Amino acid sequence: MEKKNWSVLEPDLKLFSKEQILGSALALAQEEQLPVAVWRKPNKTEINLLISFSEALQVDRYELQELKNGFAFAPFNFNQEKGFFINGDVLLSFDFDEVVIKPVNEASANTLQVDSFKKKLIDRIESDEESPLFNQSKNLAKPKSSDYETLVEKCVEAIRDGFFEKVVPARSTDIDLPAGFDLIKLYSNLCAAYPNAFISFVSIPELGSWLGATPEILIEKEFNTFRTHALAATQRFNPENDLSETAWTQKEIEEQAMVSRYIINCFKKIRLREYVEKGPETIKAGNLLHLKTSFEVDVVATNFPELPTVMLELLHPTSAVAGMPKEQALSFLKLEEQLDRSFYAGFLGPVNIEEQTSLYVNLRCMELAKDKARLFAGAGVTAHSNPKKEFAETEMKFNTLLNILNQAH
Ligand SMILES: C=C(O[C@@H]1C=C(C(=O)O)C=C[C@H]1O)C(=O)O
Repeated sequence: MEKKNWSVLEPDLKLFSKEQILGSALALAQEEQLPVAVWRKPNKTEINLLISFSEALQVDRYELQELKNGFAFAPFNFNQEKGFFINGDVLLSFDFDEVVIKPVNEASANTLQVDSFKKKLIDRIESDEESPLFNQSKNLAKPKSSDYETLVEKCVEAIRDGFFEKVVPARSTDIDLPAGFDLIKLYSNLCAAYPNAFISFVSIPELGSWLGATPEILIEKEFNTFRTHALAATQRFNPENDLSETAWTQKEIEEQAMVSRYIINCFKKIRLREYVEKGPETIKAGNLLHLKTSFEVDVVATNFPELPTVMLELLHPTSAVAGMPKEQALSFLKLEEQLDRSFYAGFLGPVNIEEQTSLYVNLRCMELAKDKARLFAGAGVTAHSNPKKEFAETEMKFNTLLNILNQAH
């Protein structure tokens, strides 16, 4: 068989804009009820769109070394609920004016399938038909009502009573999508506004559609390097202040230190001593600042190829989204939070794509439904939390998407 050079520019697609191609690929996936994921990694310009020609798989575990090339999408309650895996068939990548369409796995490529998809896509773009880019028939489940500040007060009481050290209560808010809502425009604006976030759109027919701009990596494996971060503590970014001179309160320092401690405890459990720790340092995520410590391990030098799979199981959900100790915080949330987190604070990302796996915590995200969207946000509560401040923090987190959404129509 003649080997195709997939990296050449697609001549048939040169006539169209990136937005037209992205929009038509999503419309096509929607019409044919195919699972699809779009992502742009932090500090990269390339946008990727992965389509599967079969239903998304439902999984209890992500065996990262064994999974094919695809995209993982797991709920917050991954221990009780199934995760999804979109087995990738076709990958479209967009980088500046270059568009490449290729099989996700070049070695076992079904060239006919890719060519037929490309043909359909070109027909779809040329037909210039308007059609929905995500499932519009889905309605949002009725939200449970709860008062966030009262919840935070309960959290503080439970901490003072010694039940746990930290807990991360969350809440949701429903909004009407603006008239003329344009998903592709919103996606591009998010990419432009948040260069160091992971910008994602995932649509799985039986599940729904989610959009997000998360600052938080859960685990990453790039060639031989395994990476994870402890991200926590939040304050508003002030352009007049130098990032390196940001002051943090004792409460914020402790809150982030607990996340780091949690990661180190996971390493201890598996007797891994050879890791490199850097930080904490202040990082900017959109309109917010957080504290971040990063951890790196060489999986070859430590002879630990299954480390990403093992750490994924130990880490999720981290104390940045659940609390510490984890089990106590989780049982409290189950009882008191009155929120179906669904895929919020779950994890998502490409698996084994070009020898890299990058799973992010699904934060600063929303579920899209017919004319509406549900946004989610939480805040880390410790013994020194102030309910009004934690409420304001969740509002600031909603604004990561809302500020851009209000421009994109
Ligand atoms: C829980 C969220 O964010 C997490 C909690 C943070 C905090 O408590 O300060 C900061 C960053 C994230 O790790 C969210 O965005 O909903």
